[in-house]
Amino acid sequence: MSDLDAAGRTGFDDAVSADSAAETAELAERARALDESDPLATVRERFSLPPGVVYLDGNSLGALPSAVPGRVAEAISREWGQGLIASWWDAGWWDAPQRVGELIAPLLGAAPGQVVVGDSTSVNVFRAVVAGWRLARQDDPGRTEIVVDDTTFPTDGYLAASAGRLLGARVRRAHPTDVHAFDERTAVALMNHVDYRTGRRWDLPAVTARAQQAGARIVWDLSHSAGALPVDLDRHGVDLAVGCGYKFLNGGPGAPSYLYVRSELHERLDQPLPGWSSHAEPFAMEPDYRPADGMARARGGTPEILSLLALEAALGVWQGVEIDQVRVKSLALTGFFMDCVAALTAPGRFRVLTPRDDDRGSQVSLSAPDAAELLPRLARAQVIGDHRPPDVLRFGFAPLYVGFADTLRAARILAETAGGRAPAAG
Ligand SMILES: Cc1ncc(COP(=O)(O)O)c(C=O)c1O
Ligand SMILES: Nc1c(O)cccc1C(=O)C[C@H](N)C(=O)O
Repeated sequence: MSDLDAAGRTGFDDAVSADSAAETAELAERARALDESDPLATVRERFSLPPGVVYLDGNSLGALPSAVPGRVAEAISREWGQGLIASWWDAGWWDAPQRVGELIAPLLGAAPGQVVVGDSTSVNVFRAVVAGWRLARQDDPGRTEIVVDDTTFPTDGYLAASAGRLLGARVRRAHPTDVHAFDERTAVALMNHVDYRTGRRWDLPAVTARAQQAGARIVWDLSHSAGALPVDLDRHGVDLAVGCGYKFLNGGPGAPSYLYVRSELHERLDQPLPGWSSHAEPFAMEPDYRPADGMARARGGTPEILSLLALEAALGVWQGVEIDQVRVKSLALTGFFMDCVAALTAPGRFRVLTPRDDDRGSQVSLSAPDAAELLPRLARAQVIGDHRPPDVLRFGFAPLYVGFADTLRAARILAETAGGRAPAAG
């Protein structure tokens, strides 16, 4: 497997025509100019990435922010080791779910007091769907359906189905663009902002408005959008939202997820997993449940402190970074990658599943029958993407640590791995 040599050439360069060499030089010049004018270029220094690797899987597991290891080590040795149980108060552990929520809120376009962090995304999907169902049925007990995005990441579909069985609700699948998706039967709708497979971004304001006009509550899964593009939950009047802490938020493997509930709904919020830490007076140990005020009522059991503190430290990389700048760079990176793939690979070698216009998140998905075989070959050449069955190669572009030269390099290695401009064998 060849890689770039010291002069930045691949073996593939020798095999291509003079035309393609000129095209490659032009792409290299574009990459250089884009990197030079990138206002986020220095943010990469806040991450620890292995040298030589082009990491295009931050939409699955974000890279390691350099501040995290020291913070976790300190939490273990000083706060846990020395402070012992007093650290729940002295080190601020007890309040971590809300405190970390306040750090995520600006990335979601949420005013303070509406985000709590804890449990996995799957658990919070269940919590949000059942809470949304109960809110809708407080207003109209005749509503009988949960509607789920038919392109959803599987876990959302599984959990909605299970919630449906528990609640006696019918679960119906609908496409995010279906203008007839919601009606007087719909209690709650669960939608993904960005499709995990294709990278398509759905129209959050329009779908939210359609669901609410039908009298339903809406839950958004923001796993593939938050941290990569503006979400503006408050502005669009979203009811509830959830998302992963370990993708574009870089919280680390298994990082806890976040749950957003619009503040006007807090008083009526009746969540289905009301653990003791969501009680009005957790340490009174009362036999009967009384919900806490505000977002504390969306908490569950004992918070996962080490993971929460890792996520909190990871969120430090956003210091001085505006989500609008991130969006501009994300569109430029993904657009540039699509241009590079079009210029460097044989026509028809890959089908681009991700929209060319701005209806996309921060990934590019390519389909090819041999996607599964290409992936490990790319990894051996230090380009890390992922494969989703049956035939999708996904490349995630995390604007905080991916640059344009990286992007060109990944496309050149992809082209070489896939046989360059020559038609695919077999
Ligand atoms: C859109 C979406 N929702 C939910 C999840 C699952 O979250 P978790 O496995 O952390 O519960 C993922 C990824 O695994 C995802 O891509
Ligand atoms: N959560 C993951 C894991 O524990 C291992 C590998 C991948 C993941 C993922 O997050 C998958 C991801 N949600 C996806 O978009 O496919």
